Amino acid sequence: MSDVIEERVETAAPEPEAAVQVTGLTHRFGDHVAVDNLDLTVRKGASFGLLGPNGAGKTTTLRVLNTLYPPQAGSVRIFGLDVRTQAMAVRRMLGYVPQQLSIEGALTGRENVTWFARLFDVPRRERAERVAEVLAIVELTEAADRLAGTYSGGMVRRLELAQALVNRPALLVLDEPTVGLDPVARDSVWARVQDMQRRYGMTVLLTTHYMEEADALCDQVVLMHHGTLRASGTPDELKNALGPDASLEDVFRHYTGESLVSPEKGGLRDVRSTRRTASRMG
Ligand SMILES: Nc1ncnc2c1ncn2[C@@H]1O[C@H](COP(=O)(O)OP(=O)(O)OP(=O)(O)O)[C@@H](O)[C@H]1O
Repeated sequence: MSDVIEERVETAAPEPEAAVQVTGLTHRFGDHVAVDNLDLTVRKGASFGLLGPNGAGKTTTLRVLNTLYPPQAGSVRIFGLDVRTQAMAVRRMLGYVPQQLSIEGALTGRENVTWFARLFDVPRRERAERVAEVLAIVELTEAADRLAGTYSGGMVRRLELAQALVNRPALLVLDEPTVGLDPVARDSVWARVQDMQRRYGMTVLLTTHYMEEADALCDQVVLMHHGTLRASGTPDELKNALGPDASLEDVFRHYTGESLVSPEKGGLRDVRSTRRTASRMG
């Protein structure tokens, strides 16, 4: 009898709500299909990596998720909220670090983050404290009152993280967060993201070209190519399916027939332009 009751209780428990649920998402630019009937589920608290070469459709997907593009076909839910009909509520749940640099070099670090706090309606009386809190998390307290135009590339990226975190998002979306950074700056950005994830249980969704980064930091990855999903699983599942010594780079080559060029070796148009912008920022 008690078994029956236990079974009933289990059956009655609601499915845990996903952080991101994408079903049949298609996005076209004119005749070009950038995202083609994509299905994705990101569970709450996951560190989820969206991998793919230039033009795979990663940024377009992120832009639909963060409500910049309305979905043309299919559905996208963020913590159960529909991006089409509940866009404002979705935006309040999200922190977004775009691929292009998004800071104002003529303002100080603190002013940049304060501007975001105002955009996201952080209550006026809490603003200064919240801005100071996120600047401390990204270790920019000492540099906070310097012009952001004097920051190094790594500091700029950390400042952008602070901007994205100031509204305490449940979902942090990062488009190539460490591209163009040297390994030390990259590690520092990642340490900050992991710290935030531990402290606040955030879900993190990122795109990256760094295979070792995806391997080390993502507990779930999907590979996209020409707008479609080619493979998904944990990094270990994907590697083990190919063989004992396979790397994530091998997995990528296997499913797409292409190689993910490491930014250090060149070949990524956007990386170079990001770097040029970063060097202009100082
Ligand atoms: N605004 C746009 N107008 C027309 N075509 C676009 C637009 N944005 C993206 N595309 C095209 O859609 C496809 C997917 O682009 P997307 O930027 O989503 O790829 P990605 O995987 O993020 O690549 P990258 O790493 O270069 O950012 C590409 O072929 C791209 O040229």
